Amino acid sequence: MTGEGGEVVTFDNVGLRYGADREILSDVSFTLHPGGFYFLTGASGAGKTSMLKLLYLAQRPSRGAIRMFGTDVITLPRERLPLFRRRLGVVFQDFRLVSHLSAFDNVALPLRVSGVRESELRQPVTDMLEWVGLAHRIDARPATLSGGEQQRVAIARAVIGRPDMLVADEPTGNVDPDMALKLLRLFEALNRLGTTVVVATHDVHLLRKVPDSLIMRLDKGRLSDPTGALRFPPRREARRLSEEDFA
Ligand SMILES: Nc1ncnc2c1ncn2[C@@H]1O[C@H](COP(=O)(O)OP(=O)(O)OP(=O)(O)O)[C@@H](O)[C@H]1O
Repeated sequence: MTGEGGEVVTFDNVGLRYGADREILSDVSFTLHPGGFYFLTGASGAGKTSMLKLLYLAQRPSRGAIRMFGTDVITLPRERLPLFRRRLGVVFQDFRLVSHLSAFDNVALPLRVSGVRESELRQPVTDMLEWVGLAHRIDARPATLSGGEQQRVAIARAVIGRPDMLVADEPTGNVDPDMALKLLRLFEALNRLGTTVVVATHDVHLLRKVPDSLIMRLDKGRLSDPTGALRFPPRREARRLSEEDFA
């Protein structure tokens, strides 16, 4: 499930530049441990989104090494990447739901893509929507949902495949402070079930809301480590999510 030493992800001297421009990320090294709750913070333009793209394998670095679940993902043949992506859940600030599909069908999407039979997906999708508090909105299209409801559908979709790691890029950026806290509680609940969570945010108030979280700070593409995120493994142990967790 993880690397030989149990790590989820290790970055070693990673650098990223887009085209011939200056480096956006420089000398980035860290290890994410199973069961950790990590915040990635930093000013606008510091490189948070770029770093998350490396984490969810949407971008390759210009230099350095990245290992995920014990495998070097940089030299991995492109056709093997989808297998790794299935172990990751991703949540975006702008939700990215499919507008013509219902909440149910949005959450069912990853299961359908991986070939789960229709008769086997109704229950887990319904349980998941219930878990995020949206059982009553199961047939609603995204346009008829509030921002917070859309984000909860997006979170349900990101975790229906029971990922080992959840990566969220400014997930509370488009919701009010009350809903931001509620979303954070969902991430915490997932984390308690064993999923490694990485949340990028520039909202420093959020950082204080998760007591056991570890904070990584980016400053002009370089990483600093105010809570020892890069040195200390978290206290919680990780395990894979199971269906009962959402029943
Ligand atoms: N595809 C791209 N091509 C060229 N430059 C890019 C690209 N994506 C991002 N950048 C540049 O990389 C730098 C870091 O951007 P990034 O979006 O990673 O930062 P961020 O910390 O997430 O910022 P914000 O909080 O404003 O979203 C910025 O200077 C940005 O203009």
